[in-house]
Amino acid sequence: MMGENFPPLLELQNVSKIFTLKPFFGPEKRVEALRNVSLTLQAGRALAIVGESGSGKSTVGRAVARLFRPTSGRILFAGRDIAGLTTHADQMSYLRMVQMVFQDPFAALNPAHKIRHHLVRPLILHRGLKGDALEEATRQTLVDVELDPDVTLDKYPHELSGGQRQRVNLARALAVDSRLIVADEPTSMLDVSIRRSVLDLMRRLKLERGISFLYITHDIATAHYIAEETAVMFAGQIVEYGPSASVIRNPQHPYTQLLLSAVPDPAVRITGGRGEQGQPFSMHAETVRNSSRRPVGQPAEVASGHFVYHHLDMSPPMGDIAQHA
Ligand SMILES: Nc1ncnc2c1ncn2[C@@H]1O[C@H](COP(=O)(O)OP(=O)(O)OP(=O)(O)O)[C@@H](O)[C@H]1O
Repeated sequence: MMGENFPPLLELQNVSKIFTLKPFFGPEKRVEALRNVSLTLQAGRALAIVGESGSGKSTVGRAVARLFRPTSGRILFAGRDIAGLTTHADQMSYLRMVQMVFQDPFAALNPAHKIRHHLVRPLILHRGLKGDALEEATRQTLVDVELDPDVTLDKYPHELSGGQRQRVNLARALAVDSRLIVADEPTSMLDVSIRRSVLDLMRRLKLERGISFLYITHDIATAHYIAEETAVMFAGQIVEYGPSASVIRNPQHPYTQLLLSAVPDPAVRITGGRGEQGQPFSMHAETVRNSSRRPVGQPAEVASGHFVYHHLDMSPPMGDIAQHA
């Protein structure tokens, strides 16, 4: 999609994921979490995946992290289909190169262990360090995420702030020399005052260390801090994709316009409290959300690299629609 000459670091080709739920009572339910999602991320860049709760954005991240296999489609990392990583060595190597940073910075850290333990383990396991070299690398990893090793190394996770804990999670990804960090709502549990500094750190890691980020967020207004490109998802589908600035300043899909209309910053506010036909906002929102559930066709390029997906006219039956709500 981006027309660059070197192979992308990450490519999703028509990836679909159907979860089958087997309730104790009643019939089996199918949830189409992803529907033909195609995305491209070049090395050293960041792609934001933006959408409301249930849109499928975390499912993209978890599929990339190999937490499950897609139902159909392919995920390529540096040109190689990750479904083909069958040897232990290949899987370990992928786990090292692709790290996840989750919303809850506490959950990913073992409360029984000091910060030193969380960093030393990956450095031994993935880089084979020991002795002075191990100590030096451990300290440097904390410095790289703007934490003071003298103060931080011998603390337990609960002795750090949420922002500091998220920095430790990023440090663990650095410790193993990750090439891609899948950051799923990495700042949404942090105080508003420190969200920006964590995003700034991620941006710096991208620019200075060449680490790529898949930045998953419900907050379209933060996408452009870190991500050159933004993909907007709704009901398991990409509805708009392109350079973040273009998507934010010139949103083409009604759902993207709806997301932006909820952003409090007047600089990125696109519409007011009423829809195009002058309906009250909530009614307009429901109309947009309902029509956005329909399957999409081929994307149309509306500006350089900026694509909007138009919906096909054949709406799925209402029963299917409800599954994406
Ligand atoms: N393991 C699972 N089993 C069954 N359904 C799932 C599973 N994981 C996700 N889903 C469903 O897939 C859809 C997409 O979920 P996903 O978590 O990707 O959305 P999201 O946009 O990341 O939302 P949130 O921000 O709330 O996590 C939802 O309908 C969700 O209920």
